Amino acid sequence: MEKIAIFFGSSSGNTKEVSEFIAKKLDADIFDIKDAKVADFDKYTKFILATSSYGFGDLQDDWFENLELLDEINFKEKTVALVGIGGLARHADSFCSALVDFLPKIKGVNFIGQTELDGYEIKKSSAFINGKFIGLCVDFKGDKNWQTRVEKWCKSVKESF
Ligand SMILES: Cc1cc2nc3c(=O)[nH]c(=O)nc-3n(C[C@H](O)[C@H](O)[C@H](O)COP(=O)(O)O)c2cc1C
Repeated sequence: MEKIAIFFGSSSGNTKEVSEFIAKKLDADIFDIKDAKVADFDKYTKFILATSSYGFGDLQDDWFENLELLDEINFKEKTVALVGIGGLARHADSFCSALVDFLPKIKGVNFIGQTELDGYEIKKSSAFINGKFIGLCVDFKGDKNWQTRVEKWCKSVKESF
């Protein structure tokens, strides 16, 4: 099976840790968006884009600075899943909201990996659309069972990739 590429942005290492965990489960290649080039994307047809949220649901800094890179990628007939890392305790009103910033960049892709709330009590999130998160959302610090959540998601997307 063709490999999946995970592109992540992470300020304090949490999204990196989750991305590495996913990479192990899905045997995926992994890239820090800080150093990523268009050529890195060009080798793949299956992608996971992972970011934490800062400010009030803004993209992690390295993603923010490199988001325009995605305009140069031909996502036609490619498959994409999103992963958001956030903090429910302090940010229940913008939980993983940054994920939504990816949507205009990946129009027309085979979009997979949407998830249920699955016990998370959010107040508001731009990443929660039509009763579902648009990707996997992880409360890294507040959810001691995050690995189980991520593992379950990996199993579910494996079929669709
Ligand atoms: C100043 C600040 C703002 C934050 N804003 C949000 C937010 O709007 N939504 C959210 O879900 N998490 C928010 N968080 C939590 C981070 O996304 C969370 O700590 C995450 O695990 C950081 O991951 P990283 O180390 O990969 O960057 C914020 C954290 C800080 C320090």
